[in-house]
Amino acid sequence: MYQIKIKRLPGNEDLPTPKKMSEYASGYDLFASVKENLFLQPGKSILIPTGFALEMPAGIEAQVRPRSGLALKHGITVLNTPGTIDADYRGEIKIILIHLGTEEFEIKRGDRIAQLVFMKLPTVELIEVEEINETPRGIGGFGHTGQ
Ligand SMILES: O=c1ccn([C@H]2C[C@H](O)[C@@H](COP(=O)(O)OP(=O)(O)OP(=O)(O)O)O2)c(=O)[nH]1
Ligand SMILES: [Mg+2]
Repeated sequence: MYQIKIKRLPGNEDLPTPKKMSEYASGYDLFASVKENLFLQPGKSILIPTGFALEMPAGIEAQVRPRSGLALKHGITVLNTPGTIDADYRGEIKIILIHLGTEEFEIKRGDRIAQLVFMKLPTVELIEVEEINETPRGIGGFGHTGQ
């Protein structure tokens, strides 16, 4: 169990704390902290604030992921999915949404527009070398094994 601190930023007293919608949900839904309703046009992207900041222990990251319902029904997804929230980031969590659908999409204050998933990171050391070992796959990739 990791304890993660979440701070409500000023002006967001009306928003719910990011929340899991079922007991074992992977993600905490994030709410749009827009001041007034926005209309996202097809093909456009937008940066949406969430009204919260995090303090996570070293070795944990948070990922900003799309909600599948918005993707399926409206073509709304997270442009940089999964967005990376670094453990040492203290700014507001923001969401880069992109509209891949066909109809204008309205975003209202408090809409659940993405979800935050916490992940454990391995501790690694990157070592630069001259040679890396051989494998049966070698440099084959990008469809090398066929359809
Ligand atoms: O969807 C996102 C992605 C990032 N961030 C914040 C938290 C993260 O720690 C910081 C930097 O993100 P990232 O490393 O992906 O962006 P960068 O372009 O490399 O910026 P930087 O040079 O600040 O690391 O921006 C968000 O709020 N939402
Ligand atoms: Mg970065």
